[in-house]
Amino acid sequence: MREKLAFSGVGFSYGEKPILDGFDLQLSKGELVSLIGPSGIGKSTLFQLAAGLLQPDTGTIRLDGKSTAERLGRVGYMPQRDLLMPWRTVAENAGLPLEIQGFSKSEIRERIAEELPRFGLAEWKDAYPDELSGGMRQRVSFLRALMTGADLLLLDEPFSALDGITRMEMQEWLLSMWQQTGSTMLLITHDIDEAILLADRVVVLLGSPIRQPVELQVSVPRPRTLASRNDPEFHALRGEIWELLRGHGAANGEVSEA
Ligand SMILES: Nc1ncnc2c1ncn2[C@@H]1O[C@H](COP(=O)(O)OP(=O)(O)OP(=O)(O)O)[C@@H](O)[C@H]1O
Repeated sequence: MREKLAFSGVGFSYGEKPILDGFDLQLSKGELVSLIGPSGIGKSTLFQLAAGLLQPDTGTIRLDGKSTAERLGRVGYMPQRDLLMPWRTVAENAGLPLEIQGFSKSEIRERIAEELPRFGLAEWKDAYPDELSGGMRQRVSFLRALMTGADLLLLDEPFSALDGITRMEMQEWLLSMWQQTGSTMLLITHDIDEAILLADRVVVLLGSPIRQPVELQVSVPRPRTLASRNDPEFHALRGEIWELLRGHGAANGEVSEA
């Protein structure tokens, strides 16, 4: 499979505080990988490095095989909180990246109207964010990330603010979107079940600084549904990840075992 993103021997510190040291991570095109680790270990820092908002002190980060500092704008980012602009409608929020790329108002409306049905938002084109449920807002946020045209999406705990049922619906929805779009996705989560359910691989981040992550392949058959949680492999992985995280902050409730 073709390489999409690669960290090779990456070192990064905030002043005297080392976050990464000789860190390697590869993502193939079309892969969905979960990152899990204790709070404060450096997950968001890793995302900022991947997005080009920060540059490594040592080592290289390649995107599409090119070792370039110019990653900004080439990856889509979906934050924990949706950060939708309250004065813009659904179509105007989702269309923001197209506006920045210089598309005309009518082109944007047409393009967004085509996309809204598969996001379950066809009837909500002209609604404002405060008229939407949490799950709907996250779908608008996801559509906006896709509209950057980037086929690497960084999802930073995208469902953490949602209630349990909506969260489960959104997990199934995300899986179907991933299958339809073929995007490469890197997902931060604090929820062990979510990490396993969604991903091809779970990357467990440990240590200060983080050196080599522990990578666990998830071969639970796809398509996965919530019932996949009963799969014996799922169960074994859940135990393995929990053991890895135990004693690394997980005991403080920073990582949830479902
Ligand atoms: N701009 C900064 N300057 C100095 N230290 C920082 C900065 N940003 C983050 N840190 C520190 O670096 C460490 C890693 O932070 P980061 O936000 O990447 O962790 P995280 O794993 O995403 O945490 P959480 O799970 O709580 O969101 C933390 O100790 C944090 O206090």
